[in-house]
Amino acid sequence: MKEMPKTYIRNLVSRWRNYIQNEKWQIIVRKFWCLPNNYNELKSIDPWLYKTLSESKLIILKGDINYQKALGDYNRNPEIPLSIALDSFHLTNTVFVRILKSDLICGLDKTTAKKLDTFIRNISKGYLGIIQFTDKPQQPQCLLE
Ligand SMILES: O=P(O)(O)OC[C@@]1(O)O[C@H](CO)[C@@H](O)[C@@H]1O
Repeated sequence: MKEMPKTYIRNLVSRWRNYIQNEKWQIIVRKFWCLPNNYNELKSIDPWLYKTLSESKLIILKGDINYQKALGDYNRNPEIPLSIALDSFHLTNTVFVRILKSDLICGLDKTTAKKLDTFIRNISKGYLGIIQFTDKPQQPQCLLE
């Protein structure tokens, strides 16, 4: 982002502000975000939030801790697709914006996953950032119709 021309950033920020003002984007303040529970417990702890997120077109989650909670804090094989690692928290299209502070990560291709040892050495320094997207899971098809 440092390399990007400032006007580009300014335009981007103003577009995002408009999304919030026009309620295209909504920031949801909820007690659940600060609880120690993983996101697979969301449905039972805060059914309203679960329903609201499920009905959204896109969820944008920021921060390393949210990534950890969404993956159930399991350090899985980094090549496992994010959609599978998310398990019961894959409610809709989801974007994670994160500076890595923990070594858990999924959804990497083979080549990137092989470089993981080098990455991990840099994690605690906060040098690595990642934006990951996973699209809405397919509805199960009814085969009996
Ligand atoms: O990227 P940031 O905003 O500096 O930190 C994000 C964050 O989720 O990462 C840490 C957990 O790994 C938390 O202490 C913190 O809230």
